Amino acid sequence: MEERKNVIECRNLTHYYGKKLVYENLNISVGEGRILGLLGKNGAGKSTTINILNGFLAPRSGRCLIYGEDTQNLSPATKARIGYLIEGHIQYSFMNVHQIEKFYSGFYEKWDRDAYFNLINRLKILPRQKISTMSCGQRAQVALGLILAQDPDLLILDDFSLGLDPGYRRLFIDYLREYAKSRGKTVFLTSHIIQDMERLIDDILIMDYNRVLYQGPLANFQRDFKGFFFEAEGAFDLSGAPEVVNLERLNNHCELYTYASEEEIVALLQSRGVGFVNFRRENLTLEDAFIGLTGKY
Ligand SMILES: Nc1ncnc2c1ncn2[C@@H]1O[C@H](COP(=O)(O)OP(=O)(O)OP(=O)(O)O)[C@@H](O)[C@H]1O
Repeated sequence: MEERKNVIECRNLTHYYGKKLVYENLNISVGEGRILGLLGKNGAGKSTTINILNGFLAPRSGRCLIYGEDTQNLSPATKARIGYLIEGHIQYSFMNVHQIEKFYSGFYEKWDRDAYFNLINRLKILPRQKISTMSCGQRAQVALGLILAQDPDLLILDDFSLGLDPGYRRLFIDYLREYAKSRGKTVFLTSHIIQDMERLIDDILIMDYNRVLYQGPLANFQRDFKGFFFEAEGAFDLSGAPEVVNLERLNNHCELYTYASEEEIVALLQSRGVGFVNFRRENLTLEDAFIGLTGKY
């Protein structure tokens, strides 16, 4: 069987800021044509990873390869295959959408102006309106349009949904997925808006402080990670039980998060003498599962 090529391959990445550990021995791979979402709480290390990927930051140890080249030393040909969206930032915002398209097109060999204008034409803006006078969401769409027109093979999008309203986010996500899938693009992105990820990504990487909590196909995570809710009176102790990923308790209401089966959890509760009622498996949205896995705070 032919093995799918990895576009991004990070091996044993370790990073500290001074003495503060961000993570140790992090491994990430992103297969060609896949859309991977990196999710984590504030401060988990997402921007650090993006900065290592785009070569701004050298990891303390380990290596990060894109198309087989070290991100600290990418050749111009490989750089040209990568489009970065860093917080929707646009320079030259005194230009309007036509002027900026013309300006950028001069720098790129494979410029695809249709990809830009297909997106831009959906914005409710005046024909000659300057980018500086547009709303935050509109500016983010212009930044994205300029990246899509570059026709990169790999897109790296940092916190792309920052400040976008639900309508713009939906437009962006559906447009991006269709663009990436129809052209076989690889995408690495971060976002805090977890419910958006459900319709966009193929693979999920969930980071917590200093460690990876999950890495794999989104469908597998949604199939395997479960929440069992029940009511219980009095104190009980499930410490040391490997089945329990997280237990949240508020008065009698208990939420137990696990990769184990219902039978295994019922057997565990019984073996620990927990008197429980109203036991049920809860249907988890991706956001519920994320919070169940990472904890509420
Ligand atoms: N230049 C720096 N110097 C010192 N510590 C830093 C620096 N940059 C980031 N950190 C710390 O490293 C950790 C990871 O930060 P990072 O910005 O990568 O997190 P993040 O997951 O992107 O967070 P957020 O979701 O809030 O954007 C945080 O604890 C942060 O305080």
